[in-house]
Amino acid sequence: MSSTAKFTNITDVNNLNAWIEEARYLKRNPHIFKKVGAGKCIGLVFFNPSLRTRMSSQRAAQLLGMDTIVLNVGSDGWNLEMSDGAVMDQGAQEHIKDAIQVMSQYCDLLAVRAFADLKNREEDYSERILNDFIKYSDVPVISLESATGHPLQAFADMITIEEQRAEGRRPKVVLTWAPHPRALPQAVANSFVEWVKASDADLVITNPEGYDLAKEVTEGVKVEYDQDKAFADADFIYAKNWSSYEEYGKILSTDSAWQVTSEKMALTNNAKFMHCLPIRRNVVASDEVIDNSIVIKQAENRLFAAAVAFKKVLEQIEK
Ligand SMILES: NCCC[C@H](NC(=O)CCC(=O)O)C(=O)O
Ligand SMILES: NC(=O)OP(=O)(O)O
Repeated sequence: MSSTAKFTNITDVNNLNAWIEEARYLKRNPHIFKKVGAGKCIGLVFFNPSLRTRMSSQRAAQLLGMDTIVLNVGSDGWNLEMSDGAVMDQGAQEHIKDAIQVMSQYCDLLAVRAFADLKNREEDYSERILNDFIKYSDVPVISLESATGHPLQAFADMITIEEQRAEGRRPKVVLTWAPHPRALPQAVANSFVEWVKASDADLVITNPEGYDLAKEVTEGVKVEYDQDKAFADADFIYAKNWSSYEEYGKILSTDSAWQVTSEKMALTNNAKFMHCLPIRRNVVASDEVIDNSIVIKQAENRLFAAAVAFKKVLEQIEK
């Protein structure tokens, strides 16, 4: 029987401020929730590479007293067939619906990373793999970054902004597109926009024309095509590359004028620079910007974001 508890989207967060406060409380008292997950196990399933998500999720589980099992699908498991009704006489030895049901027998939570493949917009935005997990898992599902969202990253980013904002000033947060040599998903940018919208901040998105994110995501948010104008008076600059949503998966620009440099940062209100990492130095942002940024604090907060997200889901199954 599939579970209704999950953490895959901002809609799974009932009170963002309370979640942020709980994460900050855990940061001050890292061993306080040791009993919450005692005797439980989380399965971490990776279809794509990861450093932060992998390590912070395992450590977060330990902080809750939970055991972890990690599966790297590409290198450790059988090749998975994704299509329903397929005649499996080719390379794939196991169907994803069997694999998910089986994995969920061994765990109390099942977490999955499955990026967009950027070939077909409808397919990526239908979240096939994540929704298969939700459908076939007997236990609650957690997103470790899916085709269209990265909620654990966005939660860590909200904690970081709350810690770093000036007292008594509603922060101006700017999400800026930045150049990159490869086509990347919109997932991080989508979630960042959704979570900032749910928080107490002003948001401006700046990107070259042709790079607008999905309308459902950006609804109500100002999009400024002049990066210099967008940076004026900003308190936080959040850089991310994404490939085009409109001309889906395409690289329309690699214009280095969009790289975040110290000259660009000088246009802001002494803004703090943020990025989810990994970052291509001197492509997305200059060494100087990155070395004077809060990106390591963001990465640190991935731990507390993950622990609180796992705890909230565990609490729902106990009800
Ligand atoms: N989990 C954080 C970001 C993951 C991914 N970045 C990347 O694939 C970078 C790869 C590169 O730099 O070639 C993304 O943009 O969604
Ligand atoms: N930011 C982030 O999710 O990093 P990894 O891809 O290394 O997990």
